[in-house]
Amino acid sequence: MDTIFALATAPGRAGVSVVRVSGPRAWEICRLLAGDVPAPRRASLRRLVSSGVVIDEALILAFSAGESFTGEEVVEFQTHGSPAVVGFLLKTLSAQEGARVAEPGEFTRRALENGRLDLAEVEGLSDLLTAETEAQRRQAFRIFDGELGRQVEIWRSKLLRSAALVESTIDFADEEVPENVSPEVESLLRSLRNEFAREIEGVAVSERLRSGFEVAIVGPPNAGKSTLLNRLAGRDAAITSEIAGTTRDVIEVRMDIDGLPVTFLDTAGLRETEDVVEAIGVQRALDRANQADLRVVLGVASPGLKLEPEDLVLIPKSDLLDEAVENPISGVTGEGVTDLLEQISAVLGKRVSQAHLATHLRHQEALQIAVESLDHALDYLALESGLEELVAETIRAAIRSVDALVGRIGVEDVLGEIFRNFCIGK
Ligand SMILES: Nc1nc2c(ncn2[C@@H]2O[C@H](COP(=O)(O)OP(=O)(O)OP(=O)(O)O)[C@@H](O)[C@H]2O)c(=O)[nH]1
Ligand SMILES: [K+]
Ligand SMILES: [Mg+2]
Repeated sequence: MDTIFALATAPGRAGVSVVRVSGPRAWEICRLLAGDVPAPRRASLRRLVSSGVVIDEALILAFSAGESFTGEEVVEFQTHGSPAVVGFLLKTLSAQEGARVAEPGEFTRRALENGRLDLAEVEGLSDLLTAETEAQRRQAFRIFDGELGRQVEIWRSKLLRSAALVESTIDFADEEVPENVSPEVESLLRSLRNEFAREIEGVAVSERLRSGFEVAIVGPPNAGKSTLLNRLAGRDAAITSEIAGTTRDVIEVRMDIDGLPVTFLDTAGLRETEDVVEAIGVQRALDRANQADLRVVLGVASPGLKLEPEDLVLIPKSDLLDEAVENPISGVTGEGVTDLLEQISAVLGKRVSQAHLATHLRHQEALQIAVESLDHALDYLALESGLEELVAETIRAAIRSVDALVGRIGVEDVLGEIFRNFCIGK
């Protein structure tokens, strides 16, 4: 096993940089550079020396194998955050026998292999490292914190109990008439099946929370869509003009609304048009708006638009109106903008608040297979006698799917996908 090392903090100038070393030679390398290995988990100041030349004065944190992030011997060097210091230290480390630069995510991969993290926790960690908003951080941390793993244990034990109940009738079939366990098994399986189905439903929102919710601004030409987008963005993101049909491409502006990642889409004004290019823009507008998580309609909706009850319909250019209206909006004066943001936050926040544990498509797929297995098991169970073996077997298939959530099996297949987003040093 190689000893791996990498800069764990962002490259470039900084107050402090952390270089992490993990593997069988980590402590030995620390001894060579610093003279000794400080007591584990105690920050200690040392001079790092390379062939008689002082690299830097650094804080050292040592972790013993079994008590580190990776599960291996780990040493972290906290040096002054200069490219020259870090460069010299990395060069010195790469000259050490058995040591090499870590691949992206390799520390975490070792943590997974050594059972320090389960697969879902690794996904949570990946999400945590890329979280930009508060709601994303919260979701990521729950998963990183092992909530899914704990739930899997509960599901697992209920499934095992059902399987054991069914199997008990197989074992005793010849001797005595076993008590009818079907009602208990059926109720256990049915409630689990419904729980899995609810989790599956929640995945779409979790995926959206990770990638960002899309809110499309739509309406007829010249309704003031681009002006509103610019007001929301606080900058001139889109061209505005008094010419109807100004916007053709979909223009995206990413924002943080009360911790929710939201991408506003400014779209072409919706109308019948002879202009070929504008017509393409209108089609794009409809496609993107219909796929968006929420639509903000300025004025009237056009026929091709699929409106949902939660969509927000506003009266544009309210500053030009003589009398007060309901739901006014003006990109010029800013009237209604605060209300609009509050409403968006309320609608999307409500979707997110129904916190689920299954948060990735991978979880959805595993749970989908579990649901199908349980449906089969329930079918066999309903057929009364003789099929106990099949019932037990399908319950075991469900257990395997649930186990896959935390990576008890089939880990290799999904590792590439999960580690794709990791950076070097993690
Ligand atoms: N008084 C007033 N004028 C506005 C408002 N919003 C936009 N305008 C004006 O209306 C015209 C059209 O604005 P845009 O923002 O380009 O409208 P749009 O909906 O993006 O138009 P298209 O991209 O062509 O579909 C411009 O002259 C804007 O200055 C508003 O709230 N009040
Ligand atoms: K316009
Ligand atoms: Mg526009």
